Amino acid sequence: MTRADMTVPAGHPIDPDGRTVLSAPEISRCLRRIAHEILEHNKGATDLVLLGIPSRGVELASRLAAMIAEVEECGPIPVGDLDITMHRDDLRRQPTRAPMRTVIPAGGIDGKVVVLVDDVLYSGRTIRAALDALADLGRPRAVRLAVLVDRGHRELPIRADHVGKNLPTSHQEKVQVRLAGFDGGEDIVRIASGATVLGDPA
Ligand SMILES: O=P(O)(O)OC[C@H]1O[C@H](OP(=O)(O)OP(=O)(O)O)[C@H](O)[C@@H]1O
Ligand SMILES: O=c1cc[nH]c(=O)[nH]1
Repeated sequence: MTRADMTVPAGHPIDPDGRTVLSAPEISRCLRRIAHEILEHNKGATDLVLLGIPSRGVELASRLAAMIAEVEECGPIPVGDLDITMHRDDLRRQPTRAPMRTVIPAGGIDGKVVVLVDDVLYSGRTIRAALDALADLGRPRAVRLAVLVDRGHRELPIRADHVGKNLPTSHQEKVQVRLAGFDGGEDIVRIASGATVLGDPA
């Protein structure tokens, strides 16, 4: 039987090139597992603050916060955005990027358990910048990291506490995360470096 012959359930687009890493339903399942892991590790939702790293980490943090509140049957989990632009170590090498917004929940981050949320973990330099940005804002009791995809190739001693999918990749590839409400479609694909997959994945 070829891939094209297979019956594909609704929500699982046929992927003749085998590039799809996670479909939309699989992304949801990964996030739900991460929400449970965060709760288990933190022994509940007390003192949790989720901070998404723009761009797509913001959407993921907000989804995780909603899932944690639903699972724990508690009030809203504080969630915010952490812009890292001015803390990047490649500011002089990269084309200029406009800073995005940083939004810290009303209760602040002092003494809290901050979970940084991003879509892809690669060199680790974004997370290093995030830790730098965080230090300007307060002193959390602990900082943890949740990512949807860990594609390896770390250049710094940084690891994620919660990972949706560990994906061994080559440097020549790029992992592209698309989130509904942000990109139109929703999936994660691996593509040749420099290429961009446009449009709805379905
Ligand atoms: O571990 P690293 O090597 O730092 O790579 C991971 C970062 O790269 C991507 O962000 P990008 O800078 O492409 O911006 P985007 O989130 O706006 O796509 C991704 O969203 C991560 O934040
Ligand atoms: O493959 C990669 C590397 C960094 N950031 C991404 O979003 N994808």
